[in-house]
Amino acid sequence: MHDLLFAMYMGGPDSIQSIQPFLYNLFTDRDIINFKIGRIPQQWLAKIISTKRSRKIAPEYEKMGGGSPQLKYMQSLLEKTEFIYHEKYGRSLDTKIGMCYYHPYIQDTLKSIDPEEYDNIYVISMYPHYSYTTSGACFKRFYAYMNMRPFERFKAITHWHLNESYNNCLLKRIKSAAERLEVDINDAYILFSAHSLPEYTLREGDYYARHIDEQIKLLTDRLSHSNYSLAYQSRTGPMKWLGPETRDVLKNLVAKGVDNIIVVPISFVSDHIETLIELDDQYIKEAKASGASIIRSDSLNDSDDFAEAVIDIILDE
Ligand SMILES: C=CC1=C(C)c2cc3[nH]c(cc4nc(cc5[nH]c(cc1n2)c(C)c5CCC(=O)O)C(CCC(=O)O)=C4C)c(C)c3C=C
Ligand SMILES: [Fe+2]
Repeated sequence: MHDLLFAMYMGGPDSIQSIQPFLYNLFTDRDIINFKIGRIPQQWLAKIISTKRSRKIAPEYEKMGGGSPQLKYMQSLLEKTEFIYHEKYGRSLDTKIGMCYYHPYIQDTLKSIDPEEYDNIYVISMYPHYSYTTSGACFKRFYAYMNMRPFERFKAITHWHLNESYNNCLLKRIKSAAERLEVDINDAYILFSAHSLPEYTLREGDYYARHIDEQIKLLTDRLSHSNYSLAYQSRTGPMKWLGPETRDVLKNLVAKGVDNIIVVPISFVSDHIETLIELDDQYIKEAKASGASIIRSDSLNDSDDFAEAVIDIILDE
């Protein structure tokens, strides 16, 4: 009567000193970003970029308390998931975390797991949409480990953007943002903001943009809402990325006189630099300076309803 949930994600720096090694790991991974210059030159470039960028973004991580809140949210969410799973099904659930670019690394956590201890093993990426740059990079590490020490059986959950319980959590946050704006949801403009990807990933057939579109259709159908658009944030570097950019779209909306805007971060489940700093502290603050009412819908973080949704996601057939 003992199950395991192994949850994978990006990972984030846990101190100011760890920003550079985190960024180095990220920029050397040719799945998340491929500079198309060969492996060794990419490592060399990653050293330069990570050193320069870590200095630039250190003040932003300082503002968040000196590190990323990502791991803490994930730990707290999964503790709740263990509790609810036991309450609901009378089975115990162990949860373990493995990250791509910072501790605890996927390979290290996997070493600590004895698959024989478990009846059911669920392996999930905490990115709701599938992209080979994100969930793909997590599962690549998982399967690389499996080649050496295979688990006999496990269930892989690679994407879950259309899961009903998860989308109910988002709908609740969007409606409560409208309440905070003190407008009817039908009178609000919804700007979905997704993390951008380099355009070449689309040409290579990546699913991400399609998954984002599918989820936005589901959410706006459920809200019977037609006053919305999608923009992309967090591009890094000079290559072509998916657009339009969230910052520009917000500015243009406000310039056109659109008011009561709800910004919905669609590709993240918890708060971190992209929501707390880039959206709240930069783009929304800038756009609000003109007097428009703009609000961000809350992230799911370690909320009880999201912990319930995680169980629904792993048990979904
Ligand atoms: C360089 C290429 C990057 C791609 C492609 C990319 C895709 C991508 N990322 C997320 C989610 C997160 N990204 C986060 C931080 C972050 N991402 C990149 C680069 C790429 N991301 C960098 C360099 C950084 C560090 C911050 C910065 O320098 O701007 C995070 C937060 C990490 C943390 O601090 O907790 C998340 C989460 C998605 C969903 C995605 C594409 C689907
Ligand atoms: Fe990112």
